[in-house]
Amino acid sequence: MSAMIEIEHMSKTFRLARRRPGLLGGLRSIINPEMRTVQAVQDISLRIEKGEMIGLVGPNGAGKSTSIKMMTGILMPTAGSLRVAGLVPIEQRRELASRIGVVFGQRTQLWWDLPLIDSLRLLRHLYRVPEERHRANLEHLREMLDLDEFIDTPVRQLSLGQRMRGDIAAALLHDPEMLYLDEPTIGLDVVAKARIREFLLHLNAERGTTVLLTTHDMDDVEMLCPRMVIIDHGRKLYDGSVSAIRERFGGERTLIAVLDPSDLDQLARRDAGEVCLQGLPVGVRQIRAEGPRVWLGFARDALPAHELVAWLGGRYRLRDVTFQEPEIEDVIRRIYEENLLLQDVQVIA
Ligand SMILES: Nc1ncnc2c1ncn2[C@@H]1O[C@H](COP(=O)(O)OP(=O)(O)OP(=O)(O)O)[C@@H](O)[C@H]1O
Repeated sequence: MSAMIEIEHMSKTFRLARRRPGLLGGLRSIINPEMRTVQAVQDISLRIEKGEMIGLVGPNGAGKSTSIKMMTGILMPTAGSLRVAGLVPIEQRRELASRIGVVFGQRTQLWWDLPLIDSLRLLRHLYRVPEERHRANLEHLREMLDLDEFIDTPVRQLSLGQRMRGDIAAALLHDPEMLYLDEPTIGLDVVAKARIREFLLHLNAERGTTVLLTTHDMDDVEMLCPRMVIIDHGRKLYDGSVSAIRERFGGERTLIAVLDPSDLDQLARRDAGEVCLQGLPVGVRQIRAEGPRVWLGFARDALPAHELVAWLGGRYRLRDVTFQEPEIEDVIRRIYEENLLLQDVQVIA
């Protein structure tokens, strides 16, 4: 495999003037500024192969946008080195621009007052795309992103989801090998999110475009990204698969058993009248019960799921059994809260 992005020990520090309170303080801050530094990105190393689809996840202020800005040549790293498509972003910004596409969910590169189609045509000149290639790409993107129903509408009148589809088309008109998406599904409804995700999967599978997206929506990551990088306070906390992180930090799984109603009379009851399963295997606890439905929590390494089902089946007549994995949001929150560090987790890169 060959690398699309190679980052080694990349850091970014911002120096800011600390503002003193009050009018006099404000004046003193101008004459004699007291500086403070913000370490936005700290010693991040990362290699992304061509054709990968990778999610960059982290709480507000973690350093995601700063990292993307360095990868696109907008910001210069304070330390470390990086190459994107073999280029040094800050030094070869113009050349890089023809090889990458960038979409910021909160901003648009489309002209606000023009119909979408005009922006998409103007961008041909900005990116210097040959006419024939532009025509073919535009036709393909119109179809894939279903742009025709609103392509003649001024951008300011588009819904957020329509605007995002327009922005994604705009970022892809010049056939970039690499697409960065900063919060591509922010503020979108379920249908609009699904549409964007479907398109990105198609783009990655059909054209082999490398995709790096930042998101707060873990569904984006679960549905799109085999690999996820978590950063917090500018540092890389985790680099691996979503399933591995669930295995490692997922805590309890839940089994929901539906008992045969005729068995209920013979079971012990809790104060609230809930049925109470007694003598549960070690590592299994009853979370709650509602009529014949009982929720059991069990540690992943306490016993295999099939053994718990067999244990229940040997004592009760089971009508149904389902499992619930812990929500990935909860798992990630735990990692932030407990500040679990990279050396504690399984790393694949
Ligand atoms: N131009 C700047 N000048 C000074 N500080 C900055 C600048 N840009 C970012 N920062 C600081 O760097 C840190 C990382 O910010 P960044 O925008 O990269 O986070 P983020 O992970 O993208 O957050 P969010 O999810 O809220 O967008 C924050 O503390 C932020 O205040």
